[in-house]
Amino acid sequence: MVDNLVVVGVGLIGGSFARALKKAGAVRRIVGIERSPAYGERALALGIVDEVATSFDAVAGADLVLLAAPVAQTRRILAALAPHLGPGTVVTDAGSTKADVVAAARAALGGKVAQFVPGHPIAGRETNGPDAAIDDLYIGKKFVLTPLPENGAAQVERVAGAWRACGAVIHRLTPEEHDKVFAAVSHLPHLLAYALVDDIANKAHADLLFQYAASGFRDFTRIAGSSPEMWRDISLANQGALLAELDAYMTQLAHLRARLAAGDGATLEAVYGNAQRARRQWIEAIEAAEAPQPIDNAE
Ligand SMILES: NC(=O)c1ccc[n+]([C@@H]2O[C@H](COP(=O)([O-])OP(=O)(O)OC[C@H]3O[C@@H](n4cnc5c(N)ncnc54)[C@H](O)[C@@H]3O)[C@@H](O)[C@H]2O)c1
Ligand SMILES: O=C(O)C(=O)C[C@]1(C(=O)O)C=C[C@@H](O)C=C1
Repeated sequence: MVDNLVVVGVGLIGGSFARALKKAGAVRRIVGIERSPAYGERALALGIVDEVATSFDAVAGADLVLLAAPVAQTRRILAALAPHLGPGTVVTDAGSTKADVVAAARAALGGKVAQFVPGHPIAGRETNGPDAAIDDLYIGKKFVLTPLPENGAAQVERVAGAWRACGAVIHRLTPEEHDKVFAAVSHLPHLLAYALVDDIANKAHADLLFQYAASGFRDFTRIAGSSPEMWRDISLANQGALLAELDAYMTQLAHLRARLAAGDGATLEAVYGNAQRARRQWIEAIEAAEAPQPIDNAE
């Protein structure tokens, strides 16, 4: 049970965390802190938060603080809240990158860094802001903890317990492992989707192309509807790992281009077949993992 929760950034991710905890009866009071006054008022009107605070005084006395703003905001938010951080408060985050967030926490919190437990919910969608927040976003989804050596077991458990109450299954990675994995399966796909839509939008006959684009294009590009600020921050924060994945992908594209130019149908079919098999196996595994589990989801 969280007594006093502060959510910094009450958009899709922070708002869904607040809604899920409220639905589970696992929180008593939620205070929101927002850069956008309109989003703060909206979160209050929607009942996502009980109060909107305009200063970080609200952090004093909180038992849990969730940072759910774009990752480039992490250092300035932590620096602003640090003077108000009492010893009983645990701060966590939902950022999509972890090595930069950990570095920002060390720089901003100094001797209080043990109170920061970094994490990342592996769930989301392409819509943003408080209106996008839903109470079942995290059910059956993974939450990756990347704890610091300084974190105490009780501090880590306070964060893990809150996410379990939202329905999430707890996993652990190091920040470096985390950033390499998500460069490949999240950050690269977003860059590719944005690149394709931008490329088509810039063509002279874009209107004609969009007129006939159908479900294949819609599925491939859904994530290009996501927040440009958030994805700018993620791309730059994970620049090294993202560049490595992009280079590997460009090698694959160059290979496929050469085989296509050569009219090598056998190789194209073999690559497509391998991808189809791998995707089917992944879908089966993910559906089994996300099915309602009768047993508890302890790490
Ligand atoms: N969208 C996803 O699918 C997804 C999934 C997992 C994690 N994340 C991570 O969660 C975080 C939030 O993403 P989101 O999808 O909820 O975005 P969002 O745009 O819906 O919400 C972010 C909120 O933070 C507010 N904000 C920005 N800077 C702030 C500041 N300095 N102080 C206070 N509030 C501030 C914005 O006004 C906005 O309401 C990001 O770090 C993102 O990387 C996103
Ligand atoms: O479903 C989506 O729209 C998402 O982009 C969710 C998604 C992902 O890439 O899978 C995006 C960013 C995250 O940090 C975690 C999840």
